[in-house]
Amino acid sequence: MGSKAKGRAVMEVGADGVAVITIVHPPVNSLSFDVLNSLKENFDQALRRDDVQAIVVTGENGKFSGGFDISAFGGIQEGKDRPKTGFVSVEILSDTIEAARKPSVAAIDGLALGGGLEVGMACHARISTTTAQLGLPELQLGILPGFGGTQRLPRLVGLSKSLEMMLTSKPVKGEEACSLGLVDAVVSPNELLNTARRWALDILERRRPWIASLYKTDKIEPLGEAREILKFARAQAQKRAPNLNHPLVCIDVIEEGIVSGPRAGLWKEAQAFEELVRSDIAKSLIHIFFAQRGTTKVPGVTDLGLAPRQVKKVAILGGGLMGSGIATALILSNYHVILKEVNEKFLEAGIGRVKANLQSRVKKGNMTQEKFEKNISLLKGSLDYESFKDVDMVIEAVIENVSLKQQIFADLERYCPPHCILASNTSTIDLNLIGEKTRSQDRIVGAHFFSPAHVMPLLEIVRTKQTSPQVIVDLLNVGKKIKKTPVVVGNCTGFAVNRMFFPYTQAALLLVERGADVYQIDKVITKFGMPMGPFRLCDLVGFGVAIATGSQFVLNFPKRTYKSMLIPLMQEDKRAGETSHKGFYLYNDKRKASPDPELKKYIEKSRNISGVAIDPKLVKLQEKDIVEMIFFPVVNEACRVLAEGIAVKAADLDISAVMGMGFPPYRGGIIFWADSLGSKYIYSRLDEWSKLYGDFFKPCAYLAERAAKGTPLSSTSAQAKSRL
Ligand SMILES: C[C@H](O)CC(=O)SCCNC(=O)CCNC(=O)[C@H](O)C(C)(C)COP(=O)(O)OP(=O)(O)OC[C@H]1O[C@@H](n2cnc3c(N)ncnc32)[C@H](O)[C@@H]1OP(=O)(O)O
Repeated sequence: MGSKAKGRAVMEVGADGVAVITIVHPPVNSLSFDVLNSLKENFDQALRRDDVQAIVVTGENGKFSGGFDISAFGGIQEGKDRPKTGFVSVEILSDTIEAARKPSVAAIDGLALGGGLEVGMACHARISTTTAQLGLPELQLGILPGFGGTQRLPRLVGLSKSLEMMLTSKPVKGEEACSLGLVDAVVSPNELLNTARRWALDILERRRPWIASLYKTDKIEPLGEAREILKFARAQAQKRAPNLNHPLVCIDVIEEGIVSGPRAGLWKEAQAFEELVRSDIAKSLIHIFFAQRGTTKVPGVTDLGLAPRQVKKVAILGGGLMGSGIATALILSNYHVILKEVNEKFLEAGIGRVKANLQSRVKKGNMTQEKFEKNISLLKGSLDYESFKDVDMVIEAVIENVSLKQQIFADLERYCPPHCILASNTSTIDLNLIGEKTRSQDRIVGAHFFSPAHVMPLLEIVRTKQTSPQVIVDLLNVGKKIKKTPVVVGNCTGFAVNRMFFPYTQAALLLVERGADVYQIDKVITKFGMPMGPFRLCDLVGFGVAIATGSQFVLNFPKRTYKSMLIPLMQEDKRAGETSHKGFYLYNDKRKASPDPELKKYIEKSRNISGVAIDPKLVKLQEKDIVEMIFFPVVNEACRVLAEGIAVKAADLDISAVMGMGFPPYRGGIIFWADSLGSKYIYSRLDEWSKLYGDFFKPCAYLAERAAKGTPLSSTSAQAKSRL
């Protein structure tokens, strides 16, 4: 094997006659073609050698395998690496490993995901540790298990459980895997290899069963029953993700194995895998996989060799919705938290919110009462700054008021130790303004959470020109510990997510004032894949927040904001969104939304104030046009965010859109999606609308430049870089 090989498998033969084949491909022992070829070579050798009687397969460094090498999908998609159909699933796993005359046992610690578990299932038995995670998460990447997983998992754990595991992409741990029949025994990590060796010899000597899982039948339901289960799974998959076809393809492949036998199933799986790998959905989801991991690589920050400092104790200012959510996220990850409020009443309410957040986990069975008690004991309330003298980080989460925040930061500078990170959860206000009255600019940073903070996965880390790289590295580490995906962005009004979000609602308001229908817009946007349309979202967020953040944008970007009075008019009439039971929709006590015919009168009034008329073209917009008129302004703003250097790379905006806005991941994020349509096309449409409907749609210079050259929006040419 050449020195440039991407991983390998190594074999060691013991005096007991057991060959241990170890997968070596850090960091997660993924299965590149080099690893797979080497695995086959080692197996062939082990089968030939007289001194080998049985085989154990394992992974280096306590990780069996994280599955097929996802970075190799690019080569397959481009047609560079295209092994012949069935090479891995039939030739290696079935005809070499499973059909061998010598028994093999998988010794699984750490991870056995995707192709990793599929290798394990081709062995004749599996031994795992309790902490090992075993699963087939391929659907998450827009593909299906392609190394026999669709055939072997149902035969090992039964149809219903295997469908659940594949459709949700969720792994199971060792103990559960054992009770399901996926593994044969659970042992401690230091007993793993020896148990597996003995097990392999026991199989050889017929003291343990020699099982080829592909041909097991005892767990598969009779055909009629199986078909009912599959029918139910199809209905559920369609309900959960109506725009996705690959879960249905996966179910068809499973069915083929049950109806026509596992060999037929294997071939159908191999063909379906080849097709799905090349689909736009897979390309988008694979892009999201790497983009998500790329957010923690920040040039000029994470490449300086800085180690994160330990953050043990965090103080939070403000126990409102955001502050209590942030406190919840932190105590869930074992941080000591001080929650500060201005009076007893607010403090009690704040602590009550944190308790309620945890209680809801207990009620759902996701947390034990014992863990609840342990977590809540980490939270202390405070009405003054006395206890701030040994905190490592403060997160300010009070209302969006510049002078209040300025005062708070001046106080923090006095009371907190000099190493303490001073973070603000502001969603719109310039951090330089917030820190104006201090001399601690190097430790001031934005920690912008999304509501509800203990649930939403994104954390926008906002740096000013003065924020030190050490502080960013520290916050990135806290983000990782509290299981958030952090995106590091530059300082400006609205940062990255809210700047992209703003035109989303504005475009919708512009359309409605010119005759488009509120409910049709929401329906089309939901069908596109957003969790809800712009109007339903405004109701959820509340008109107070919508107006407050809106006014920041009007103030800072007056030339390109669409100023509609529709929301303020409704608010004047005591319609404030879901909390007031009336907004763009009417809400019953169960928070179910229904359209409101009364809405017309507000729209007419705001149309008159804006001085615009109904445009017959906009009344009859096609679905595609609605999507484009709502999202192209978002793309336009994302381009500005890139051009200004607020985001370091386009992929960060893709993640921000997916995790902060709910943009469908299977469209790859906002810029990835835009590039799939082409910069020229987007430019021409925005240009056309700007002539008809004003500067709100005017394409920005970055977009115009890309369109003129026909280059993708994501590419960072020398010219674009120099503008950052
Ligand atoms: C034919 C087959 O059926 C098809 C398949 O097998 S498809 C692959 C199925 N496997 C998966 O989907 C697992 C994907 N990986 C994961 O879920 C997670 O990475 C994990 C649970 C393995 C580890 O998580 P965690 O410890 O948080 O580390 P994480 O940062 O995600 O990954 C560590 C590194 O390994 C890389 N990596 C993880 N899994 C990989 C894979 N299967 N292929 C290539 N690289 C992988 C990551 O990109 C990351 O690289 P980086 O350090 O350069 O950014």
